[in-house]
Amino acid sequence: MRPVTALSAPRPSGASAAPSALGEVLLDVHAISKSFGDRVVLQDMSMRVHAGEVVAFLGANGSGKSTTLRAVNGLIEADSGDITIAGVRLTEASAVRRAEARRTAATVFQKIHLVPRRTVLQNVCAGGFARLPAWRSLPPLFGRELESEAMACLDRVGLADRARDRAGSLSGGQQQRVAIARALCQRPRMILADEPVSALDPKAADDVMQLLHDLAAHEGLGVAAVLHQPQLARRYADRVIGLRGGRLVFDAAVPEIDDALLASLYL
Ligand SMILES: Nc1ncnc2c1ncn2[C@@H]1O[C@H](COP(=O)(O)OP(=O)(O)OP(=O)(O)O)[C@@H](O)[C@H]1O
Repeated sequence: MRPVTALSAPRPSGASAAPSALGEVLLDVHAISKSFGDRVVLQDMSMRVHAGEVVAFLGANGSGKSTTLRAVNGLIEADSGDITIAGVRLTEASAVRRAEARRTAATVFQKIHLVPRRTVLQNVCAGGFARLPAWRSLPPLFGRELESEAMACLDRVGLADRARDRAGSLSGGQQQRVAIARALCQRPRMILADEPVSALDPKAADDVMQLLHDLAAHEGLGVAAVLHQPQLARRYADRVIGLRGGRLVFDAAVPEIDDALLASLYL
C-alpha cells in the first residue's frame, strides 16, 4: 500500500515511484503549470495513472482538476512541465505523434454530447471515426467492421440490447454508459472522465463508477476521474489526487485517506 505522499517537490521525469504491483505508467504528468492571464490555476502539478487503476481527482471548485485533464487531452496546453502519454513525451514529439498519443486517452465529460436522434450504435461508432477517412464517417458508410466493434463496446458497458434505440430515449445514466462505449470505440488505453457522474442520480452514478472500476480492474485500462463525491472516490478509486488552489496536496492510496485529509481540500 502506498503511503500518503506530498508530491509538491519535483521528481525526476521518467523515474518510477510505483510499486511493482501497479501496471505500466500510462500517463505521467510532471510539474505542469498553467496560468490564464495573471491568474495561476495550476502550479507544479505532478501525477501518474497506471494501467489497471482508477485515480480520482478531488478538490474544491476551481482547484484545477479539469485544467489538469484538459492539459492532458489537449484542450489546453500547459505553460511548463512535461506530460508523457503511453511513453510519448508530448513536448518532444511531432504533432502527429502527439495526436496519436493523445488518442490513447479518451475523454468522457459530464455533458454527454450524444446525438439524440441518432441510434445508440451510430453514436458509439463515432468513437472510431478518428481512424477513418472523413468521407466514411456518414452513417451509411460506417462499414460492418466498425459497427461490430461498436457493438462489442456496447456489450462491454451492458447496453448491447439498446443498440438500435435512439440515444435520446435512454436515461442519463445509460447515456453516460453509451458515452463510455463511444470512448472505448476509440481503442483507448486510458479514460479521462471529467465529472462523469455529477449529473446522475446516486444509483446511476454507482453504475457508471462500477463500470469505470471494472474497465480498470478487469481490462487493464487506466482511469482518471474528476469527482465531487469523496464517498465515490473511496468506493471505486484506487488512489486519490487531492488538489487545492492549483497545487497538489496529496497523492494517496484510498485506505490512507481519512476525514481530516479530505477536509484539508475544502478549507
Ligand atoms: N479558459 C479559461 N480561462 C480563464 N480561466 C479559466 C479557464 N479555464 C479554467 N479557468 C480557471 O481556472 C481555475 C481552475 O479551473 P478548473 O475548471 O480546472 O477547476 P476545477 O477544480 O475543475 O473546478 P470545478 O470543480 O468547479 O469544475 C478556475 O479559477 C477557473 O475559473
